[in-house]
Amino acid sequence: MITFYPGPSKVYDEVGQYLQEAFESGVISANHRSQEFMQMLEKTIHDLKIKLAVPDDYEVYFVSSATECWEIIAQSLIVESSLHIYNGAFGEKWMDYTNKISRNTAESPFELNEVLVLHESVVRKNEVVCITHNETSNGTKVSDDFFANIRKRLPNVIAVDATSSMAGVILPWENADVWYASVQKCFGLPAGMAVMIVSPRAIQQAVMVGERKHYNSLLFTRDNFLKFQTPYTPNTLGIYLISKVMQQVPAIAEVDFRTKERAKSWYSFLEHNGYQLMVENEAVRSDTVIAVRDAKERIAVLKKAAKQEGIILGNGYGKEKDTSFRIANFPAINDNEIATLREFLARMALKTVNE
Ligand SMILES: O=C(O)C(=O)[C@H](O)COP(=O)(O)O
Ligand SMILES: N[C@@H](CCC(=O)O)C(=O)O
Repeated sequence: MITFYPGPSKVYDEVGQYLQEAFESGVISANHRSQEFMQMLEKTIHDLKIKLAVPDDYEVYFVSSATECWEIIAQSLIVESSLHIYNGAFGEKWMDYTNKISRNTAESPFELNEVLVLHESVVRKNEVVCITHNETSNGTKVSDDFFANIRKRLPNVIAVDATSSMAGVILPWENADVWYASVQKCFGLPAGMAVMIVSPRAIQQAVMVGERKHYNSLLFTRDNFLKFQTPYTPNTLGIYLISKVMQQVPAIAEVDFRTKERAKSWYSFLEHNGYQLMVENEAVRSDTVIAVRDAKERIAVLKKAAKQEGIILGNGYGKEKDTSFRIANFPAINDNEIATLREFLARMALKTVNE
């Protein structure tokens, strides 16, 4: 089966070999407070920061999932309230989840085809501003200009869900304070871990909040990571695999270039073949998750026919669950796999025209 599901998604072809190597190396049996583990963690963070061009003064933690990052932010960074700027299911879910913890969230929804602009008046003092960089559910992205603008105009801590874009495209790290992603998307790894990247400003805010009540409190996590340890027994295999993948992949500038070229090519291919793109405004179309809209019956036919040919299309998610399918444009997917899906989609389009 070739999968284009946007998470869990296709893992890098080399992961099979890395799994074997992890077993043979013995590191996955090592205690997580041993020198062996600590050296691996230190090197992994170092390599990740280099490959993804993360600023030196930002810190990297590995946690269990993007969902856990929602919890960590709600517990450890919110002084009083958070503002959620979103246009889709995952951004909204983040707000709902946070609300259960902090009981004080504000929202600023925007439209699918809207280019996000900052309305300073909606942001309160001290409020953590929460934005989804790439909304996996509907295939939209927020522009780098927005992050530059918000950073210039607001002193607030800015938290960004980059679950389906980190390691796939260049991120404007300096223009936000907390970035997180789970590894089953653009990292091309099996699910079960997330990467959380925090700025000095976020750490300052965590110190001010001073929250240490939970096993995953940000300050407690940080104390451990400063020693290259983790608060709880970590996903050592996940760390081993991300370390291997970070050694393997080219620098993010090269990955970004390829992702964007492929995205452009996907969008023109789909339009050329008569598929209706979910996002009409080119400026906000995601580079990593492509959403296609159609009638419910036709979506079902396409997904079924694809499966019969060994291809998994991503289901729709949220409002357009049954009226869309999604194609992951993640770096681990290779050119042959893309060619196979294209050949299928072109044939299906022709079939519809002839019917
Ligand atoms: O695209 C997304 O966003 C997601 O699929 C999920 O929020 C991923 O979260 P976790 O499963 O890693 O908690
Ligand atoms: N994380 C999603 C799946 C990913 C997706 O479909 O975008 C879920 O909880 O169902």
